[in-house]
Amino acid sequence: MTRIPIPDGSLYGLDNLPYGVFAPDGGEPRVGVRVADSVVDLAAVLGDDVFSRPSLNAFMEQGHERWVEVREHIIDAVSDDLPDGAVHALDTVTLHLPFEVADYVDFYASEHHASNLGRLFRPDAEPLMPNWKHLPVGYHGRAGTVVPSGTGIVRPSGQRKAPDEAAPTYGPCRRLDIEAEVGFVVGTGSPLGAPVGVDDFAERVFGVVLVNDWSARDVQAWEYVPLGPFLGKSFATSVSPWVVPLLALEAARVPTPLQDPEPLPYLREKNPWGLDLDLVVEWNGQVVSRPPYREMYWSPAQMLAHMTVNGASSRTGDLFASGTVSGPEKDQRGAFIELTWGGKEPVEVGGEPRTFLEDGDTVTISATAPGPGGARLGLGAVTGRVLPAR
Ligand SMILES: O=C(O)/C=C/C(=O)CC(=O)CC(=O)O
Ligand SMILES: [Ca+2]
Ligand SMILES: [Mg+2]
Repeated sequence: MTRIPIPDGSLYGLDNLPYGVFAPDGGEPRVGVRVADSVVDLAAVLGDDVFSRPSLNAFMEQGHERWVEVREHIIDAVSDDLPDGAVHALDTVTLHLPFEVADYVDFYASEHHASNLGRLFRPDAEPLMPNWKHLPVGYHGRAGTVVPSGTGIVRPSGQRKAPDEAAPTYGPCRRLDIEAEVGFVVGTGSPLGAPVGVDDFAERVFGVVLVNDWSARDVQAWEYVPLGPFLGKSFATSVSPWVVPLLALEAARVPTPLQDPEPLPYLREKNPWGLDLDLVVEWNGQVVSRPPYREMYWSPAQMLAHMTVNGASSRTGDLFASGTVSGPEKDQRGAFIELTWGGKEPVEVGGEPRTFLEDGDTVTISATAPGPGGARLGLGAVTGRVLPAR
């Protein structure tokens, strides 16, 4: 039997307990929970087959009451001795995509980011479109290209046309970028025709991941009018391996910024809340930005209510991401197009002036949150390295 040592100040103590899918050396992928630097095999400890599957979906589908119950069981089990075979050192396992992505939606919920991109993409217009403060703007992405952290990102190719070029050309993206985002994973879905109320969010949403919505800015700028992002963003979206349950993030709730004008009734929460997550963006190991999630204008509950207000159904495993997290300060911007102001103001990375991503670059986004009683919780990290175009 083993007792997992949890060092003081661990970001992955009993207050956190994020879920993932891991494969032990030579074994099949199954559901585990992270405790300090170990992974606990939940099927082995709780004896429920729902955890021997290679995704969290079947467990998430069991619903909120069961999530609460399992979390209590895990806390009990991990506070005691566990069978040796149920505990694996984190550095000996392979981490997989934690859930099967049903649908993928990406919002645009940061006022700072939306204003900056408006200025960069539409310099002659108002930075925010007239709809922006009335609804959380979003688009449907490509669920099949959501990949786990660590997957190499092949530089996409496509049509590019700079404003000063007469005609488009085909070739590798010249303005490859990141978007540091927070993703929300739907645990229990809702049927067609039945919108999810804005106050039902915590009942339906299972947890949170970190997202890098890789973006080909040159492809995007040429293709996106009038239907929105398409191939410029669908080539890969990376997610972190650990899904932090919403149940662990109660101490991280903060009121959203004041919304003016007041949104329509279906978007009015009793207590509008966002999350006090501190993101960190590292470019080739160097911190270049610290985006604060608490600055986000639209709350995650408003995103889910809006996403279903037309009667669209939602499903277990739906992923909806916040959109780029940017704060008011320059070193809080969550995309390099903003950080370098369209490539005109390079940042120094490894002693070199840099604008967009080069082949071989690695980007890692990590985050922490307040936990109960002054503790900090880790949300893990999402990382990816750029590979040359094929
Ligand atoms: O304003 C635009 O034309 C473009 C916006 C984006 O690229 C942002 C996006 O995909 C959503 C987000 O991550 O905030
Ligand atoms: Ca995005
Ligand atoms: Mg994408």
